[in-house]
Amino acid sequence: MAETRRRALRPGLVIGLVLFALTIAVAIIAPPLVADAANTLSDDRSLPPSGDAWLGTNAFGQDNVSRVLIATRLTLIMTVIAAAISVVLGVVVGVSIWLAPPRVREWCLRILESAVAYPTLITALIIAAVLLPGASTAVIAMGLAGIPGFARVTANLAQQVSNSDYFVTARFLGVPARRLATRHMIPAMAEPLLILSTTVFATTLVEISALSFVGLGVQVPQYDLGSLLNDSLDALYTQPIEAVGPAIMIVVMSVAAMFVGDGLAASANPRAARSWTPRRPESNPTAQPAEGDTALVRVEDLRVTGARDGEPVELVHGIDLHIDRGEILGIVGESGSGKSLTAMSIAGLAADDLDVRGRTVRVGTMNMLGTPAPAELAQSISIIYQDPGTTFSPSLRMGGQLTEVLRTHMGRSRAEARRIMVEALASVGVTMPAKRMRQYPYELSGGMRQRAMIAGAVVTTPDLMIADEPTTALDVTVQVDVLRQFRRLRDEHSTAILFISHDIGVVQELCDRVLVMRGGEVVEELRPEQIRSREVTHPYTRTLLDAVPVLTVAGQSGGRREEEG
Ligand SMILES: Nc1ncnc2c1ncn2[C@@H]1O[C@H](COP(=O)(O)OP(=O)(O)OP(=O)(O)O)[C@@H](O)[C@H]1O
Repeated sequence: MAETRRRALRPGLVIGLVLFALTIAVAIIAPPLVADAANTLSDDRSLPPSGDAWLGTNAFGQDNVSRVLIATRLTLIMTVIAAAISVVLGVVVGVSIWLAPPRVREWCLRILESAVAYPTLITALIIAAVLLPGASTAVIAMGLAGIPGFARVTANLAQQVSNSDYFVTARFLGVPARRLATRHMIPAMAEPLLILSTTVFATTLVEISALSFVGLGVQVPQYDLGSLLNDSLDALYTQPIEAVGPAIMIVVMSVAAMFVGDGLAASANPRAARSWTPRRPESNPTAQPAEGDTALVRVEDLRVTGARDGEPVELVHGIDLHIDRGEILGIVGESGSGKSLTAMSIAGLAADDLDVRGRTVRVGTMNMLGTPAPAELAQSISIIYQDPGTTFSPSLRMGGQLTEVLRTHMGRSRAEARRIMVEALASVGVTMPAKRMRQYPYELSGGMRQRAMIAGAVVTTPDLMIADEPTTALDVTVQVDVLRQFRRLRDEHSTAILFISHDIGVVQELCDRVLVMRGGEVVEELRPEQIRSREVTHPYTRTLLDAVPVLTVAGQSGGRREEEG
């Protein structure tokens, strides 16, 4: 069952909404109440601020505060309509482009890019100059001028959605274009588009005021905040306070919109607005092993805290572990049990929004709670990540990325590094390794990328290799090759390996010791023979073992699958 995401009201969002509500209240209530003071000519000309007229009066004896309050209504209405034109038509154009045939789409995108390159205000000025100046002209000009920018952003978002599996499937199933747009595309983009709309509101407000300021917007007898600013120009040296009111109101309305936008973004991404700050790394980059401690990796009381809905939550609860040189330690456990967090904390690579603490987190003499020297780190620890799709930079060839550590930290020449890497790629079953080195990551299949990542990790002969579900993307025969590579690395170079897996079968074949994790804790430590003979004590480990598929040959029963090994 899907978990409902709690939308906490962030302080910024509350401030923005309150400011907006006040502005709307002013726009509704003020005009009938202060129309006389704002519009009636009187002899009290250019008065300084006083109890009756807080911002003084203008050259016609009209109260400046009252005029600002009245101008707020027209400014707000114009801005809302213009921003709505930009947003609605921008979304329609952006989505239509992605539903159009590829050639039409390419042309439209190029046209949009040219239009975006032209500043909105200049476009609006041209439109306003062609049409007769006035409030509706300003709205049309700003609304139309804002379309390309919003359409471009929408087209970018639509591109991401159109590449997603659910969209491709819907298209494949023949869902009509309009339904694709309204049911699949727009709802998927609604959140960022809503947030961006508040930015459009703020920029439209400033630019629409600018149009009136230069005389191409609202015309006398109407007035908006921009035209009030224009009026105040004449009295800038004699009555400068006249400019203060409209300026403040424009700032308040823009700030309200930005606060709402920021607040919506923070609510949409709870990690972005946490109410706590993770601890900074310790200053000491080294950690000396205690007397008689020969382990390569020593972890004592490791605790990792993350944020959920802005509140700190402990995710790893005081783990102790060690890995000797040349030892393969397995960690198994259900999804979300904290395996990756533990491994990444040991590598000093936990995400910035996590707080990692511990009595000791040491690899060799490196303090992984501090910031060890990058060269030492790169040579000592290799990591094989779970997802081969995001490990390599899409804009660089494989060769340059794979040989980086060899060249920059291990002093190998370019040619030497390439030769070593080609051999390593071949040894993990990468076909045509020299050619692969010249290719970009997207030209390789997922399995090939995973093998390349494994080759890159093995080739530096690290002290510690962390392999986070390294063989999940590989077929069974390649898994066997890869696991053989791991053993060879351990046997020939005494590399310690931290091997994370869901698959207790693979772990029992490869590892010297296995930790079972659940809910951020180690619940059991086992030797492989204990797993084979099912001498486990914790009920969770038993459930894990029972979950391993059983092969039943006709006429026989029992026998756990053995093909991994
Ligand atoms: N940066 C983060 N902020 C907050 N919570 C996080 C963060 N990273 C991970 N978590 C949470 O910590 C828990 C443990 O995550 P972890 O990635 O270690 O699980 P795992 O055991 O490796 O699972 P899997 O096998 O699915 O990769 C999960 O509930 C996850 O949602």
